Amino acid sequence: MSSTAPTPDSTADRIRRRGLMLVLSSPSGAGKTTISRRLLEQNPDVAMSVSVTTRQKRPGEVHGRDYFFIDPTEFNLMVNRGQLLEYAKVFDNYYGTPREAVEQSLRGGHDVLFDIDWQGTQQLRETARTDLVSVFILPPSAHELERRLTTRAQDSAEEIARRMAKANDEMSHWSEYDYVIVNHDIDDSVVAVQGILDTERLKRERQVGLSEFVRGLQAGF
Ligand SMILES: Nc1nc2c(ncn2[C@@H]2O[C@H](COP(=O)(O)OP(=O)(O)O)[C@@H](O)[C@H]2O)c(=O)[nH]1
Ligand SMILES: Nc1ncnc2c1ncn2[C@@H]1O[C@H](COP(=O)(O)OP(=O)(O)O)[C@@H](O)[C@H]1O
Repeated sequence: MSSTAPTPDSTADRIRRRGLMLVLSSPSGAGKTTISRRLLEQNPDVAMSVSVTTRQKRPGEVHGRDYFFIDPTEFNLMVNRGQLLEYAKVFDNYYGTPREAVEQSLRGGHDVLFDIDWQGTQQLRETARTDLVSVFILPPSAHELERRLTTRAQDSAEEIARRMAKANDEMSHWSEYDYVIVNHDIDDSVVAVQGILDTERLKRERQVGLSEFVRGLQAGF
């Protein structure tokens, strides 16, 4: 095949599609960040929504990749200017989704991945229900959740205890989500989320170029 010939999945061949918003939520330590990173590696066309937060940067975290670390004054300014699509207070810190980057990705037909809590998911559900696909990640057990938080080794013992204490509260929202995955094996969980993404992309109402495609198809008969 010559290098200019369209490949089966070239952009020119694809039916125009509306981007979707894929939300992953879970109690802290259940595996959202790990699953998100793997999904982004496998799907270079998916954009990660990088949140702003007032919490302290952890060792290894990068400003602009993991979060935009800002102070409470800046956060308030963004809220007042309507620059956040949603925001919430979690573990005494504020977290929010910058609006502009998300809207730009969706306009460009890109899917956007979110690692946000149940409060943020509720807000997105109210404002963007048809674009939203929500997945809740559960840990296999309380013991395993604590083990993961401890082996991640990024929070103090006190912070881990606080996250464990909040886990029940976060988990009580599992039934508000479209899909629920118990994260036993990381590879299986990534395959499961990838399956959700692939299937949701095929939803008729998201393939906004379908009518045009079928008209062209029919004209050939
Ligand atoms: N509503 C909302 N929640 C967020 C946002 N960014 C992160 N979170 C949530 O805030 C919680 C704490 O995140 P983080 O401090 O990174 O801790 P981790 O979940 O233990 O890695 C998690 O439940 C995240 O999903 C956001 O922009 N909006
Ligand atoms: N299925 C899994 N089995 C074992 N360890 C896991 C699994 N998924 C994630 N982890 C580990 O658990 C810790 C917490 O995962 P992370 O993705 O940071 O969670 P979250 O973003 O939900 O807080 C990390 O050290 C990660 O490597």
